Amino acid sequence: NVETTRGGAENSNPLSNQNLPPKAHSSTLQSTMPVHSHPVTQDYKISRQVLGVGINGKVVECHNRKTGTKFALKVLRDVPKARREVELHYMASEHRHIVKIFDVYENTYNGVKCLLVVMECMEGGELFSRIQERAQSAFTEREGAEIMYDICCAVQYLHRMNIAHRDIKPENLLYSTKGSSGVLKLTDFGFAKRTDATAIRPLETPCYTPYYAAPEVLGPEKYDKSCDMWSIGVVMYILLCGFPPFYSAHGLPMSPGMKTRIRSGQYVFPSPEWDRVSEAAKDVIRGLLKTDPSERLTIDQVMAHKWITHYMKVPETPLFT
Ligand SMILES: O=C(c1ccc(-c2ccc(Br)cc2)o1)N(Cc1ccccn1)c1ccc(N2CCNCC2)cc1
Repeated sequence: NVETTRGGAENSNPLSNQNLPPKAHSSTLQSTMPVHSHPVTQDYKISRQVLGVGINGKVVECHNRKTGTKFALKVLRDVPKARREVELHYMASEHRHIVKIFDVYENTYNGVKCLLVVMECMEGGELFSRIQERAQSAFTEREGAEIMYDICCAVQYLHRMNIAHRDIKPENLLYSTKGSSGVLKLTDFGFAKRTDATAIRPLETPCYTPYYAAPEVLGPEKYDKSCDMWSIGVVMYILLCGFPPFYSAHGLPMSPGMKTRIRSGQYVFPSPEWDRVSEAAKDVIRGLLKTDPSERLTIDQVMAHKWITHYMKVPETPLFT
Protein backbone atom coordinates (compact mmCIF):
# COMPACT_ATOMS: atom_id res chain seq x y z
CA ASN A 1 0.00 0.00 0.00
CA VAL A 2 1.46 3.32 -1.02
CA GLU A 3 0.37 6.42 0.84
CA THR A 4 -1.00 8.78 -1.76
CA THR A 5 0.59 11.73 0.08
CA ARG A 6 4.07 10.58 -0.95
CA GLY A 7 5.17 10.73 -4.56
CA GLY A 8 4.11 12.90 -7.44
CA ALA A 9 2.18 16.11 -7.08
CA GLU A 10 -0.79 14.47 -8.73
CA ASN A 11 -1.26 12.72 -5.44
CA SER A 12 -2.12 9.41 -7.05
CA ASN A 13 -0.98 5.89 -6.56
CA PRO A 14 2.28 5.83 -8.56
CA LEU A 15 1.94 2.09 -9.00
CA SER A 16 -1.34 2.23 -10.88
CA ASN A 17 -0.90 2.49 -14.59
CA GLN A 18 -3.66 4.92 -15.43
CA ASN A 19 -1.46 7.82 -14.44
CA LEU A 20 1.46 6.78 -16.64
CA PRO A 21 2.65 9.58 -18.87
CA PRO A 22 0.58 9.77 -22.07
CA LYS A 23 1.93 7.50 -24.81
CA ALA A 24 5.02 9.19 -26.18
CA HIS A 25 3.70 10.92 -29.28
CA SER A 26 6.06 9.93 -32.06
CA SER A 27 6.36 13.00 -34.19
CA THR A 28 6.97 10.88 -37.27
CA LEU A 29 4.46 8.45 -38.71
CA GLN A 30 5.45 4.82 -38.27
CA SER A 31 6.33 4.31 -41.91
CA THR A 32 4.44 1.35 -43.26
CA MET A 33 7.00 0.75 -45.93
CA PRO A 34 5.49 -1.34 -48.76
CA VAL A 35 7.75 -4.37 -49.31
CA HIS A 36 7.26 -6.50 -52.43
CA SER A 37 7.71 -10.24 -52.00
CA HIS A 38 7.76 -11.14 -55.72
CA PRO A 39 11.22 -11.41 -57.33
CA VAL A 40 12.86 -8.06 -58.06
CA THR A 41 13.99 -9.55 -61.41
CA GLN A 42 10.34 -9.48 -62.51
CA ASP A 43 10.41 -5.66 -62.54
CA TYR A 44 14.10 -4.83 -63.00
CA LYS A 45 16.91 -6.10 -65.18
CA ILE A 46 19.94 -6.33 -62.94
CA SER A 47 23.32 -5.69 -64.57
CA ARG A 48 26.66 -7.04 -63.40
CA GLN A 49 27.89 -3.45 -63.19
CA VAL A 50 28.75 -2.83 -59.53
CA LEU A 51 28.21 0.85 -58.72
CA GLY A 52 29.80 0.76 -55.29
CA VAL A 53 30.30 -1.28 -52.16
CA GLY A 54 28.96 0.28 -48.94
CA ILE A 55 30.00 -1.01 -45.51
CA ASN A 56 26.85 -3.06 -45.23
CA GLY A 57 25.86 -3.90 -48.78
CA LYS A 58 26.75 -3.92 -52.45
CA VAL A 59 25.14 -1.46 -54.87
CA VAL A 60 24.60 -2.56 -58.47
CA GLU A 61 23.03 -0.95 -61.52
CA CYS A 62 19.56 -2.08 -62.66
CA HIS A 63 17.01 -0.99 -65.24
CA ASN A 64 13.22 -0.87 -64.89
CA ARG A 65 11.86 -3.40 -67.44
CA LYS A 66 8.85 -1.20 -68.33
CA THR A 67 10.51 2.23 -68.62
CA GLY A 68 14.17 1.33 -69.18
CA THR A 69 15.09 3.87 -66.49
CA LYS A 70 18.36 3.17 -64.69
CA PHE A 71 18.32 2.74 -60.89
CA ALA A 72 20.78 1.68 -58.17
CA LEU A 73 19.99 -1.58 -56.37
CA LYS A 74 21.33 -2.14 -52.84
CA VAL A 75 21.35 -5.76 -51.62
CA LEU A 76 21.25 -6.37 -47.83
CA ARG A 77 20.86 -9.50 -45.70
CA ASP A 78 17.38 -9.19 -44.16
CA VAL A 79 18.47 -8.77 -40.54
CA PRO A 80 17.00 -6.32 -37.95
CA LYS A 81 19.83 -3.81 -38.52
CA ALA A 82 19.14 -3.77 -42.27
CA ARG A 83 15.39 -3.41 -41.63
CA ARG A 84 16.05 -0.38 -39.44
CA GLU A 85 18.38 1.14 -42.04
CA VAL A 86 15.83 0.77 -44.83
CA GLU A 87 12.88 1.88 -42.64
CA LEU A 88 14.65 5.08 -41.57
CA HIS A 89 15.97 5.81 -45.06
CA TYR A 90 12.49 5.17 -46.53
CA MET A 91 10.88 7.55 -44.00
CA ALA A 92 13.30 10.28 -45.03
CA SER A 93 13.54 9.61 -48.75
CA GLU A 94 10.88 12.15 -49.75
CA HIS A 95 13.36 14.99 -49.19
CA ARG A 96 15.07 16.68 -52.15
CA HIS A 97 18.51 16.23 -50.60
CA ILE A 98 18.12 12.60 -49.53
CA VAL A 99 18.61 9.74 -52.01
CA LYS A 100 15.12 8.50 -52.98
CA ILE A 101 13.97 4.92 -52.41
CA PHE A 102 11.55 3.74 -55.13
CA ASP A 103 10.95 0.08 -54.24
CA VAL A 104 11.90 -2.44 -51.56
CA TYR A 105 11.82 -6.19 -52.17
CA GLU A 106 12.11 -9.07 -49.73
CA ASN A 107 13.46 -12.00 -51.76
CA THR A 108 15.11 -15.25 -50.70
CA TYR A 109 18.23 -16.49 -52.51
CA ASN A 110 19.66 -19.94 -51.60
CA GLY A 111 17.61 -19.82 -48.39
CA VAL A 112 19.00 -16.43 -47.43
CA LYS A 113 16.35 -13.71 -46.92
CA CYS A 114 17.51 -10.49 -48.57
CA LEU A 115 16.25 -6.91 -48.71
CA LEU A 116 16.68 -5.34 -52.14
CA VAL A 117 16.37 -1.54 -52.18
CA VAL A 118 15.78 0.23 -55.52
CA MET A 119 17.12 3.78 -55.27
CA GLU A 120 17.66 6.65 -57.64
CA CYS A 121 20.92 6.27 -59.55
CA MET A 122 23.34 8.99 -58.41
CA GLU A 123 25.48 9.40 -61.54
CA GLY A 124 27.35 12.45 -60.36
CA GLY A 125 29.51 10.48 -57.94
CA GLU A 126 30.61 11.35 -54.40
CA LEU A 127 31.31 14.76 -52.93
CA PHE A 128 34.58 13.09 -51.87
CA SER A 129 35.67 12.82 -55.52
CA ARG A 130 34.76 16.43 -56.28
CA ILE A 131 36.86 17.55 -53.32
CA GLN A 132 39.75 15.39 -54.52
CA GLU A 133 39.38 16.72 -58.08
CA ARG A 134 40.17 20.16 -56.65
CA ALA A 135 43.52 18.57 -55.72
CA GLN A 136 44.81 20.34 -52.62
CA SER A 137 42.89 23.52 -53.34
CA ALA A 138 39.34 24.08 -52.17
CA PHE A 139 35.95 25.49 -53.00
CA THR A 140 35.14 29.22 -52.87
CA GLU A 141 33.12 30.31 -49.84
CA ARG A 142 30.02 30.68 -52.02
CA GLU A 143 30.44 27.14 -53.42
CA GLY A 144 31.16 25.86 -49.92
CA ALA A 145 28.07 27.57 -48.51
CA GLU A 146 25.83 26.21 -51.26
CA ILE A 147 27.08 22.67 -50.57
CA MET A 148 26.71 23.19 -46.80
CA TYR A 149 23.18 24.59 -47.25
CA ASP A 150 22.06 21.46 -49.13
CA ILE A 151 23.63 19.12 -46.56
CA CYS A 152 22.07 21.10 -43.69
CA CYS A 153 18.61 21.01 -45.34
CA ALA A 154 18.78 17.20 -45.37
CA VAL A 155 20.04 17.06 -41.77
CA GLN A 156 17.39 19.54 -40.57
CA TYR A 157 14.72 17.35 -42.14
CA LEU A 158 16.14 14.24 -40.43
CA HIS A 159 16.52 15.92 -37.03
CA ARG A 160 12.93 17.20 -37.19
CA MET A 161 11.87 13.59 -37.78
CA ASN A 162 13.99 12.62 -34.75
CA ILE A 163 16.41 10.65 -36.92
CA ALA A 164 20.19 10.97 -36.46
CA HIS A 165 22.23 9.86 -39.50
CA ARG A 166 25.50 9.34 -37.55
CA ASP A 167 27.71 8.76 -40.62
CA ILE A 168 27.77 12.10 -42.45
CA LYS A 169 30.90 12.23 -44.61
CA PRO A 170 31.81 13.19 -48.19
CA GLU A 171 31.61 9.52 -49.25
CA ASN A 172 27.91 9.44 -48.25
CA LEU A 173 27.03 12.64 -50.14
CA LEU A 174 26.30 11.89 -53.80
CA TYR A 175 25.46 14.05 -56.84
CA SER A 176 22.44 13.08 -58.95
CA THR A 177 24.21 13.93 -62.23
CA LYS A 178 27.67 14.99 -63.40
CA GLY A 179 28.31 18.69 -63.90
CA SER A 180 27.09 21.72 -61.98
CA SER A 181 23.37 20.84 -62.32
CA GLY A 182 23.73 17.74 -60.14
CA VAL A 183 21.76 17.78 -56.86
CA LEU A 184 23.70 16.77 -53.74
CA LYS A 185 21.93 14.08 -51.65
CA LEU A 186 22.66 12.21 -48.42
CA THR A 187 22.66 8.40 -48.47
CA ASP A 188 23.66 5.28 -46.44
CA PHE A 189 21.49 5.09 -43.32
CA GLY A 190 23.49 2.10 -42.02
CA PHE A 191 24.26 3.94 -38.76
CA ALA A 192 21.05 5.96 -38.53
CA LYS A 193 18.84 5.73 -35.43
CA ARG A 194 15.73 7.28 -33.95
CA THR A 195 16.38 9.85 -31.24
CA ASP A 196 12.90 10.16 -29.73
CA ALA A 197 11.68 8.41 -26.64
CA THR A 198 9.52 6.00 -28.62
CA ALA A 199 12.67 3.89 -28.85
CA ILE A 200 12.50 3.28 -25.11
CA ARG A 201 9.66 0.79 -24.50
CA PRO A 202 10.11 -0.14 -20.81
CA LEU A 203 8.70 3.26 -19.72
CA GLU A 204 5.31 2.10 -20.94
CA THR A 205 5.28 -1.13 -18.96
CA PRO A 206 2.88 -0.62 -16.01
CA CYS A 207 5.24 -2.18 -13.47
CA TYR A 208 7.84 0.45 -14.26
CA THR A 209 8.31 2.93 -11.41
CA PRO A 210 10.32 5.86 -12.72
CA TYR A 211 11.61 6.77 -9.26
CA TYR A 212 15.04 5.36 -10.05
CA ALA A 213 15.38 6.17 -13.78
CA ALA A 214 18.39 8.35 -14.59
CA PRO A 215 17.67 11.28 -16.92
CA GLU A 216 19.48 9.67 -19.83
CA VAL A 217 17.30 6.54 -19.51
CA LEU A 218 14.21 8.68 -20.00
CA GLY A 219 15.59 9.67 -23.36
CA PRO A 220 15.68 11.17 -25.81
CA GLU A 221 19.30 10.33 -26.55
CA LYS A 222 20.07 13.99 -27.01
CA TYR A 223 23.61 13.51 -28.22
CA ASP A 224 22.95 11.47 -31.34
CA LYS A 225 21.85 14.53 -33.25
CA SER A 226 24.87 16.53 -32.07
CA CYS A 227 27.30 13.96 -33.49
CA ASP A 228 25.84 14.82 -36.91
CA MET A 229 26.68 18.47 -36.21
CA TRP A 230 30.35 17.64 -35.50
CA SER A 231 30.56 15.73 -38.81
CA ILE A 232 29.03 18.69 -40.64
CA GLY A 233 31.77 20.86 -39.10
CA VAL A 234 34.51 18.56 -40.40
CA VAL A 235 32.95 18.48 -43.90
CA MET A 236 32.71 22.29 -43.94
CA TYR A 237 36.37 22.63 -42.84
CA ILE A 238 37.52 20.32 -45.65
CA LEU A 239 35.36 22.08 -48.27
CA LEU A 240 37.02 25.42 -47.51
CA CYS A 241 40.68 24.33 -47.35
CA GLY A 242 40.97 20.87 -48.93
CA PHE A 243 42.30 18.97 -45.90
CA PRO A 244 40.71 17.84 -42.61
CA PRO A 245 40.95 19.59 -39.21
CA PHE A 246 42.15 16.38 -37.52
CA TYR A 247 44.50 13.98 -39.23
CA SER A 248 47.37 11.68 -38.39
CA ALA A 249 50.95 12.73 -39.14
CA HIS A 250 51.51 10.31 -42.00
CA GLY A 251 47.98 10.17 -43.42
CA LEU A 252 47.31 6.94 -41.55
CA PRO A 253 43.61 6.23 -40.92
CA MET A 254 43.82 6.97 -37.17
CA SER A 255 46.62 7.50 -34.68
CA PRO A 256 46.70 8.02 -30.87
CA GLY A 257 47.73 11.61 -31.47
CA MET A 258 44.82 12.19 -33.82
CA LYS A 259 42.35 10.70 -31.30
CA THR A 260 43.77 12.98 -28.58
CA ARG A 261 43.45 16.02 -30.83
CA ILE A 262 39.84 15.16 -31.67
CA ARG A 263 38.94 14.56 -28.01
CA SER A 264 40.48 17.87 -26.99
CA GLY A 265 39.18 19.74 -30.05
CA GLN A 266 42.75 20.68 -30.94
CA TYR A 267 42.66 22.06 -34.50
CA VAL A 268 43.76 25.28 -36.23
CA PHE A 269 43.03 27.34 -39.32
CA PRO A 270 46.58 27.22 -40.76
CA SER A 271 48.09 29.77 -43.09
CA PRO A 272 48.08 30.31 -46.00
CA GLU A 273 44.99 28.26 -46.84
CA TRP A 274 42.77 29.93 -44.21
CA ASP A 275 44.10 33.49 -44.50
CA ARG A 276 41.36 34.67 -46.83
CA VAL A 277 38.45 32.75 -45.35
CA SER A 278 35.83 34.92 -43.60
CA GLU A 279 35.48 35.07 -39.81
CA ALA A 280 31.80 34.14 -40.28
CA ALA A 281 32.78 30.83 -41.88
CA LYS A 282 35.31 30.15 -39.11
CA ASP A 283 32.63 30.99 -36.53
CA VAL A 284 30.32 28.32 -37.92
CA ILE A 285 33.14 25.74 -37.79
CA ARG A 286 34.08 26.81 -34.23
CA GLY A 287 30.42 26.37 -33.23
CA LEU A 288 30.30 22.87 -34.74
CA LEU A 289 33.69 21.50 -33.61
CA LYS A 290 32.82 21.96 -29.91
CA THR A 291 34.02 18.95 -27.92
CA ASP A 292 31.10 19.38 -25.48
CA PRO A 293 28.05 18.18 -27.46
CA SER A 294 25.72 20.34 -25.37
CA GLU A 295 27.61 23.44 -26.52
CA ARG A 296 27.61 22.44 -30.22
CA LEU A 297 25.38 24.41 -32.64
CA THR A 298 22.10 22.66 -33.47
CA ILE A 299 20.99 22.28 -37.08
CA ASP A 300 18.42 25.07 -36.65
CA GLN A 301 21.14 27.40 -35.34
CA VAL A 302 23.39 26.62 -38.34
CA MET A 303 20.51 27.15 -40.79
CA ALA A 304 19.85 30.52 -39.19
CA HIS A 305 23.54 31.56 -39.34
CA LYS A 306 24.26 34.48 -41.64
CA TRP A 307 27.12 32.62 -43.40
CA ILE A 308 24.64 30.05 -44.68
CA THR A 309 21.74 32.40 -45.43
CA HIS A 310 23.99 35.20 -46.76
CA TYR A 311 25.17 33.01 -49.62
CA MET A 312 21.80 31.41 -50.29
CA LYS A 313 21.11 32.31 -53.93
CA VAL A 314 17.34 32.45 -54.01
CA PRO A 315 15.07 33.42 -51.10
CA GLU A 316 12.81 30.62 -49.87
CA THR A 317 9.67 32.16 -51.32
CA PRO A 318 6.73 30.08 -50.00
CA LEU A 319 5.29 28.21 -52.98
CA PHE A 320 1.51 27.76 -52.89
CA THR A 321 1.79 24.26 -54.24
O1 LIG B 1 45.42 13.13 -44.34
C1 LIG B 1 45.75 14.21 -44.81
C2 LIG B 1 44.85 14.82 -45.83
C3 LIG B 1 45.12 15.76 -46.78
C4 LIG B 1 43.91 15.94 -47.48
C5 LIG B 1 42.99 15.10 -46.90
C6 LIG B 1 41.58 14.93 -47.23
C7 LIG B 1 40.79 14.11 -46.45
C8 LIG B 1 39.44 13.95 -46.77
C9 LIG B 1 38.91 14.63 -47.86
BR1 LIG B 1 37.06 14.45 -48.28
C10 LIG B 1 39.69 15.46 -48.63
C11 LIG B 1 41.04 15.62 -48.32
O2 LIG B 1 43.55 14.43 -45.89
N1 LIG B 1 46.88 14.84 -44.36
C12 LIG B 1 47.74 14.11 -43.41
C13 LIG B 1 48.93 13.58 -44.16
C14 LIG B 1 50.20 13.88 -43.73
C15 LIG B 1 51.26 13.33 -44.41
C16 LIG B 1 51.06 12.56 -45.50
C17 LIG B 1 49.73 12.35 -45.91
N2 LIG B 1 48.69 12.88 -45.26
C18 LIG B 1 47.24 16.17 -44.66
C19 LIG B 1 48.23 16.45 -45.58
C20 LIG B 1 48.59 17.77 -45.79
C21 LIG B 1 47.96 18.78 -45.05
N3 LIG B 1 48.30 20.13 -45.21
C22 LIG B 1 48.21 21.01 -44.07
C23 LIG B 1 48.26 22.48 -44.44
N4 LIG B 1 49.25 22.77 -45.41
C24 LIG B 1 49.13 21.96 -46.62
C25 LIG B 1 49.22 20.48 -46.28
C26 LIG B 1 46.99 18.46 -44.11
C27 LIG B 1 46.63 17.13 -43.91
